[in-house]
Amino acid sequence: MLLQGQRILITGGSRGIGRGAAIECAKHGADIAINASAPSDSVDSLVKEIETLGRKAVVSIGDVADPDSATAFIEAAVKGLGGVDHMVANAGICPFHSFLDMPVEVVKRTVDVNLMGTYYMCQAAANQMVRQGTGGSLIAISSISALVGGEMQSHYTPTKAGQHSLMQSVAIALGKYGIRANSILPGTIATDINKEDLADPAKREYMEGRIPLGRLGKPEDIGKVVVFLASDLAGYMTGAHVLVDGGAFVHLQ
Ligand SMILES: NC(=O)C1=CN([C@@H]2O[C@H](COP(=O)(O)OP(=O)(O)OC[C@H]3O[C@@H](n4cnc5c(N)ncnc54)[C@H](O)[C@@H]3O)[C@@H](O)[C@H]2O)C=CC1
Ligand SMILES: C[C@H](O)[C@@H]1OC(=O)[C@H](O)[C@@H]1O
Repeated sequence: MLLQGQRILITGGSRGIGRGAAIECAKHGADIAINASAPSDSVDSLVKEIETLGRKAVVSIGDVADPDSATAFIEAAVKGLGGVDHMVANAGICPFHSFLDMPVEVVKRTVDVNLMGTYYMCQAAANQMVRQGTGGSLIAISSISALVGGEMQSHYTPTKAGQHSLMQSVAIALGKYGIRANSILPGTIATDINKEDLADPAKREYMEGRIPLGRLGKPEDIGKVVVFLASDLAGYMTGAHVLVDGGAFVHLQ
């Protein structure tokens, strides 16, 4: 048990990588607060799964692009779990679209959810951790796309680079409070975000062919690294990024 009694908040936690992180953290003894954009069966089933693991689960409904959702999420976690030890800024969108005709509202929404949502949530969590005076950590679910481009991702990749940069700056700002800030850079993980894109057999084959470990990632592959970064095993890591991509980034030829 690496996270016994730790209180971990996860945005967009009901599905995909967020859900995988919630379950892996609960398996390691953490209590979990989930932010979700709307009530759903998947939120309800996740709460049951966490409780079956013997841990507490709290839900806060809100759009991460709205700064008030961050305040509400922290309040719900303090009320339901007694405080905040870690924030996993995971909620994100990637509406694939070509660059030359990118609608301005798609760019703005992607920046608001992915980057601003991370900013608001991490700032609110850090303020709570400073009030508690017991340290903690922030973990942004950035992407391999912080380091490389994508033809249909000109609106998305800058938000992932932005999350990575944000963690570097807040690592400096928060070190004096014992609060660490790191980012995880997943490669291609099979979730709803890319279901449609990877439904094209040629695209899927190309993406899989780039991965030396021979398969797309699973949410738990990322959840396990969230456990590590939140735990004392990573107690001297801050301002760092961890690429979790099955080797895709280094595979030039
Ligand atoms: N799946 C992949 O290959 C990769 C995903 N990522 C990142 O991982 C994060 C999670 O994505 P996945 O689990 O893959 O996708 P997903 O679509 O399964 O999950 C995204 C979650 O974010 C939530 N969400 C979206 N907009 C929201 C909003 N405005 N407010 C609150 N919640 C919101 C969704 O409801 C959902 O629960 C994203 O930030 C994504 O950019 C990074 C690298 C690779
Ligand atoms: C949504 C993409 O399939 C996925 O997200 C990322 O951040 C990477 O670009 C992956 O390919």
